[in-house]
Amino acid sequence: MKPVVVIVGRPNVGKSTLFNRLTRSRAAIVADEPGVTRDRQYGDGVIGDRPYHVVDTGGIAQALSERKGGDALRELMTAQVREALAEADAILFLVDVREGLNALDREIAGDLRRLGKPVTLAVNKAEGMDRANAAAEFHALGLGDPWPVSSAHGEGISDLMAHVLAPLPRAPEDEAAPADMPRIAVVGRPNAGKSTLVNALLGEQRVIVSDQPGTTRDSIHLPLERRGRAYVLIDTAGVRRRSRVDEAVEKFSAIKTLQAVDEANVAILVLDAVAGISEQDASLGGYVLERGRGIVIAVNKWDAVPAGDRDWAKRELERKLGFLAFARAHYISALKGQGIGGLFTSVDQAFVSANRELPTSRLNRILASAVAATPPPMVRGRRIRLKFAHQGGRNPPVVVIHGNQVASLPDAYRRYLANVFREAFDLVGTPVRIECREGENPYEGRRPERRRRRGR
Ligand SMILES: Nc1nc2c(ncn2[C@@H]2O[C@H](COP(=O)(O)OP(=O)(O)OP(=O)(O)O)[C@@H](O)[C@H]2O)c(=O)[nH]1
Ligand SMILES: Nc1nc2c(ncn2[C@@H]2O[C@H](COP(=O)(O)OP(=O)(O)OP(=O)(O)O)[C@@H](O)[C@H]2O)c(=O)[nH]1
Repeated sequence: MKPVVVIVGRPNVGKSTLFNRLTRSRAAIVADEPGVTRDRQYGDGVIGDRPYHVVDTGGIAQALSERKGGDALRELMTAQVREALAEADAILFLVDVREGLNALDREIAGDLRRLGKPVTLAVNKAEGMDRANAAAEFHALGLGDPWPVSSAHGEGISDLMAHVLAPLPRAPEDEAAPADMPRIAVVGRPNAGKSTLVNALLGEQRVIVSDQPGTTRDSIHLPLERRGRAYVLIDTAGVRRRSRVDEAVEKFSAIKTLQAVDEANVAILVLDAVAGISEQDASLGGYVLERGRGIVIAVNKWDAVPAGDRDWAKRELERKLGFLAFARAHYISALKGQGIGGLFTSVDQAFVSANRELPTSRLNRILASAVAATPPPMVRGRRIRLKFAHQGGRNPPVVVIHGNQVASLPDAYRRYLANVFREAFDLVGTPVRIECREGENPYEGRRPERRRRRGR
C-alpha cells in the first residue's frame, strides 16, 4: 500500500495550499463532516517514482488548540484529529515563517512527538528567504532540521517530500496492474450500506477472515465465486465484514477508501437512496474516475424509497452524477439481497471493457470519421489536425492521438472523442482516456529529421 502522509499545522499556515500543490490536478475526496470548520481533504501525490496518499487535516489544528474548551463539538474534532494521525505513516508539520514560532506550534509539536511517528517540520512561506535564517527559530521545536519551503511558489517541495518518504517502505510496483479477475472495492460514504452490501456480495460463502496480524491498515482480499466466475473483494478494515451489521458501527475512513480503490480494478460506488446524493458521493465518484478504475453505481436502500419518489431519485442521480453517465446504475436493496446479480453483471462488463483491445486500424477509421463529422477548432488561424491513433494502455483504455497543435485541443473535444470511441467499442463502466501527442505517426518513420527539429 502507498504510504499515508498527513499534513498538520495551525490555521492559515498554508496546509491547503501545500495539499493542492502535492495533489495538483488529481481529484481529492472531501469528507463533509458536520461541524468541522473546514472539510478534510484526501488525495494522491507522487514524487519521482513514489506515489503516496496525502491528507489535509483542515480544522484539526483548531481542534488541538481548543481542546481545553471541552464542549461536545470540540471533542468530536479532536477525535477526528486522532483518527487521521492514527492512520498516518508520516506526519508533515507545517509552520509559518512569517508569523514565527508561537505557543500553538509548540503545543502541536509536543502532541506529535508523543505519537512516536516520523514527523517532518516544514517552514512555509519562506520564498526568497535565506535557508538558514528561515529555519533558525524552529529548531526549538525539537523535531529535527526544519525544511524551508514555499507552498505557494513551489519551492523546496520535492526535496521536502523526498525526505518525508525516504524512511518509508516502498509500495509494490503497480498494485492495480491488470489481473485476470475483477478486484472489487466497495466504496461509499458513512452509512450508505457498504458492510451490508459486502455481506450480500459474499452471500452464502463462508470466508474465513483472519482478523489478526498486520497493522489495522492492511487490506484483506476475499476471494469469492459467483456463477462460476472468480472475483476478489478488496476489504479494507473500514468495510470489514461484520458478523452483524448492527455491531459497533465502524467509522468511515477516507484513507481506507483511497487504498481500496487503488488495489481494485472495479469500484462499486454505494449511494444511499434515502439520504440522497451528496457532495461526498460526487467526490468519491470523481476519485474513482481519476484513478481510472471501472465503476458500477449501486443506489442502495431502494426498498425504503416510496414508489412515488423513485422517478425523482433517478433524475437526481443523472443531475448530480452526470459525469459518471458511462457507468451502469443499479437500484438495489443490500439489506434484502435485491439487485445483487445485476451488480456482478456490470462488474464483469466494466472489467472486460477496461481491458479491451482496441485495434489500431479500427481506431484510425473511427478517428477519421469523428473528425470528418465534427472537425476540431482552428487555433491561431490553423486547424488542429488529428492524424493518427493507437492504444496506449488498458485498465483504463487509453487512446493516444498524434497530430498538430494538439495542446490546444479543447477539453470538450476530448470528451467528444472519448465518447465516440466508447460507443464504437462498447466500453461500459470504464473511463476512457485520450492522450494527445504533438507530431506525426510515430510508426511511419517518415522524415525523421524534420520531426526531430520540430521537437515537442
Ligand atoms: N507568502 C506565502 N503565502 C502562502 C504560502 N502558502 C500559503 N500561503 C497563504 O497563506 C494563507 C493560508 O493558506 P491556506 O493554505 O488556506 O492555509 P491552511 O493552513 O490550510 O489554513 P486553514 O484552512 O485555516 O487550516 C493563504 O492566504 C495563502 O495564500 C507561501 O508559500 N507563501
Ligand atoms: N432500508 C435499507 N436499509 C439498509 C440497506 N442497506 C443497509 N441499510 C441500513 O443502513 C445502515 C448502514 O448500513 P451499513 O452497512 O452499516 O453501512 P456502511 O456504509 O457500512 O456504514 P459505515 O461503516 O458507517 O461506513 C444499517 O442500519 C443498515 O441496516 C438497504 O438496502 N435498505
